[in-house]
Amino acid sequence: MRKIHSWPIFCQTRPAQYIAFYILYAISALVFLVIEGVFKLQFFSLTDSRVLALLFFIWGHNQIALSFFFASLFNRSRTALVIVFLLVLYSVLISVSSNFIFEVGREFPPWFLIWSPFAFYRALGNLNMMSYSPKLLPYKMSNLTSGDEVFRIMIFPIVEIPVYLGVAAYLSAVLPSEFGVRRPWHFPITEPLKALQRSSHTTTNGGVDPKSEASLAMAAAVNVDETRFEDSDVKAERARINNGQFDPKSPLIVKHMRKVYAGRGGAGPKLAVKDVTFAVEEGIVFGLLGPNGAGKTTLISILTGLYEASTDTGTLAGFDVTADTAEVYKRIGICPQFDILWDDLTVSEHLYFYARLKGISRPEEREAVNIAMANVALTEFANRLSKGLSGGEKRRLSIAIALIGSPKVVFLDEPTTGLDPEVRRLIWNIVNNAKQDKTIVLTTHSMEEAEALCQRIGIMAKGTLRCLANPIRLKQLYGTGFRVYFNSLVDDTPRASAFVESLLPAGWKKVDDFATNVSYEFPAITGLLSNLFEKVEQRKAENGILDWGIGQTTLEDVFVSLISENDANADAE
Ligand SMILES: Nc1ncnc2c1ncn2[C@@H]1O[C@H](COP(=O)(O)OP(=O)(O)OP(=O)(O)O)[C@@H](O)[C@H]1O
Repeated sequence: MRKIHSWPIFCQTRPAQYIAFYILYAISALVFLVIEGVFKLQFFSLTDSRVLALLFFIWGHNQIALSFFFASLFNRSRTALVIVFLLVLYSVLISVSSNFIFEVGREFPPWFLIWSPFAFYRALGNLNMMSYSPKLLPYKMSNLTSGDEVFRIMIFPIVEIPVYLGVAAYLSAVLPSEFGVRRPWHFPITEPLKALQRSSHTTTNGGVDPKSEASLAMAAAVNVDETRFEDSDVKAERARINNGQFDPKSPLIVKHMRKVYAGRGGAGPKLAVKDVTFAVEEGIVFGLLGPNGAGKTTLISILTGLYEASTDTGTLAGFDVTADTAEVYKRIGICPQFDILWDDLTVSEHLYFYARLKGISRPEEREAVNIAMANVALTEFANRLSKGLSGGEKRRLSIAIALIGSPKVVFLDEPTTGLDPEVRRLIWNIVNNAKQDKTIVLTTHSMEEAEALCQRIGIMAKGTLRCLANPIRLKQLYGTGFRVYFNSLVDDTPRASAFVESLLPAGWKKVDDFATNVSYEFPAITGLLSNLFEKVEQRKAENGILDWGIGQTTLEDVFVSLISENDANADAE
């Protein structure tokens, strides 16, 4: 059993796990009882079957609750399994020996019964002895009265069931783990109190607790060193958020988010996200771009409750990302970079599963599933197992999972990586149609995709949000206007470069120099293009140019120039 550390997921998935485990247990207990009945063992044939049924009924519940308790202590399910197996094995051995010491009729120490395997085996020992011993009568239902040892033995495991489950739920919420937001040890008291306070206050910011607003304001003291590579748009965005000049209904508000990782392999702590602050309005696809290691996944993992931030973080659909995770989970959809699907579940079964996880009510779930399938054109595959889907169909199913229940914020992590151009365009259409009443956060390494889908783009590098604007403004700010490129034979490249450079206006920049391909950016100047075109065409052969062209600056050019420049600066930190 895998440890699930996140409290809301614990609460939502454990009842289903509990029932599934109990059904498995009931089947195995029934098989066991039937086999014993077939062999007509005295213990089973003489002991009142209602007593046996009651004992096994209680034992099953107790053992599942106990296994939940142990699973909450260990990160690895295998460790929990081995420990529980050893504990039960030794308990049987100890119980068998203790039955020799404390024969039926002798007082069994009550503290012994606290450990439920001891209690269960003691009860079995008692019933067994009474069915065999010529001096005793087999156990009947009428014997089960207060004062009787079997009765007393049954009480202990019954009382323990809610205790084990309660402790398991508590430990799952407060123990540290790699994933999920850890709750403070006092959360069973403080969270209901906070919820009470919230419901009795009128708030000014989409339901945000004023207390957490105050604490966010305190965190507004920005570390100048951390933010020196931000451009003026990013700084203006921080000021906008600090001053409350944003639509309070914005589904995504990130405030002063910082994340410090403990160092890996002896290295010092790593500041992976540096005071990132922005808000995204409804109906917007927000592109989060950046090179590997920029901090995008960390930022998204904090917003989706997978990692804990090192400071306050902000709100999602009006709920505090760290404090109201249960509410946040109901309002987000996530399409991870790699499809997380079950081979043996059909398309519709996946969607029903996630519909229930998101708390969609039973009468509404069929419609929600149908809409989700229709949105991604998978209706005709409703009953197909996911292992029978192509890569593109699996991706569409993952997107449908993210979109089911119309969440306020959807995170799409590289949704089209590895897909053919046709499927990519299909997915772009899906994303574009889905954005109406929500915010979509898209991470991608494809500038073409960002340009096609995003109304706002933030480019991160080394934990800092470097720029934040719409694609056109980014090109105006960081693109120099036009680009000229050529290729030549290796020996001719210096000559060809010198020739092209002599024709370019002041302010040109070499942006690419790879093998025999060279490209430059240059500012747009009236009349320049026709002159450049004419001269290069006339003299390209004598300067060793095999092929050449002129184009406008793309988002890719912006990305390359911005990141290489700033990363060089940041490296010098
Ligand atoms: N658990 C961790 N412990 C320590 N450092 C980490 C941890 N996870 C990530 N980092 C570091 O934090 C930085 C940001 O990583 P992150 O995964 O957020 O980047 P990213 O922008 O998502 O990169 P990619 O595009 O490659 O997925 C990196 O330098 C990474 O090495």
